[in-house]
Amino acid sequence: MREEGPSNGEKKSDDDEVGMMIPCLDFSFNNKNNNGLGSLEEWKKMMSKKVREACEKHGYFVLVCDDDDDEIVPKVLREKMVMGLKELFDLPEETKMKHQSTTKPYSSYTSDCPVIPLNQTFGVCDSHVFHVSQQFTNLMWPHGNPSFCETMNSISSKLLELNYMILKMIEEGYELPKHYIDIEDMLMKGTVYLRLMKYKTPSKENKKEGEIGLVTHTDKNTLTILCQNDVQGLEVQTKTGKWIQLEIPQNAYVVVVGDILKAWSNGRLHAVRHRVTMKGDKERYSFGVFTMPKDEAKIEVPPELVDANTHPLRYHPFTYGDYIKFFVSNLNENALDEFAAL
Ligand SMILES: O=C(O)CCC(=O)C(=O)O
Ligand SMILES: [Fe+2]
Repeated sequence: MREEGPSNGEKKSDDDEVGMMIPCLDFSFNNKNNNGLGSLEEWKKMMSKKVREACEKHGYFVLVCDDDDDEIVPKVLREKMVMGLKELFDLPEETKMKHQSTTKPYSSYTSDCPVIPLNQTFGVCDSHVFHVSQQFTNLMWPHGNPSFCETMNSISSKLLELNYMILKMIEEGYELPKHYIDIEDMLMKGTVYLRLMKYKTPSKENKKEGEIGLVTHTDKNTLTILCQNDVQGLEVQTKTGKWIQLEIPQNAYVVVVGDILKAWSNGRLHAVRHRVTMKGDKERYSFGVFTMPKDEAKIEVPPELVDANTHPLRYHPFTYGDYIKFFVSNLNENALDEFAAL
């Protein structure tokens, strides 16, 4: 990312092509940037439009906030989380392996996966609930780790609030009639996953060119908010098929549109394909809060987002649980279209 664009909140990458612009939105309302922007309501209205535009055009955006913005995530909390991640992944392999769930998907520790050997991941369901974070940290540190427990729980709550706020902004961005829209019931009030990730450094021969850390995918949930240490590696694919490496500032998060928002919006919102490529000799740590609908939630396009000429209906209604079952049994990257396209 280079210079900030004039007024549209986009940053230019090397290429001038629209798709190559990196959308960057400053969410620091409560501090210096509210000058001249009026009330919180007016700010939200203006931002909702920008959020919707970025999610339609790019399928993600880089969210920047002031270092001391308590409304979003204070800098100290973010730093503590990154330090805590190092401590967690430094635990012996047999300790980390204790975090396994046979009932919930994405809720275990995984490592040594042949297609992504550099990656180690913990999935923790509902870490914004204090006793859940405590159960996790007590399992990893039998004598407890109250500091990491507190950090993990607070940052999950903060990022969940932010995730829900952005979902509401997307809804507002479409100016849908209040009586109809059920984004809250349909897309929120579901499951929340915290994913904690470590990427090992690439082998010697791949240090320069890069080695795959996480394979190309779209997120299968509703909306994701990602954060990382100072090691870059996240890449996104533009609609024209080009890959861009994101340079994410330390006070920033990456907001990613998932398949469910794409389906709900009748394909107006773009679920961006992304991957992680590891270069150099520093380990990468990242974490993300993923929101998912309830398994029984019916994902259905609001009639206002269908237009016979410009946006004919693309997806039939489906339940989230059925979609995930389909994806898990097929592991096909085109899962949404194969499962729900008309
Ligand atoms: O590590 C990252 O920055 C990306 C992670 C990601 O895309 C995912 O977990 O779905
Ligand atoms: Fe992802």
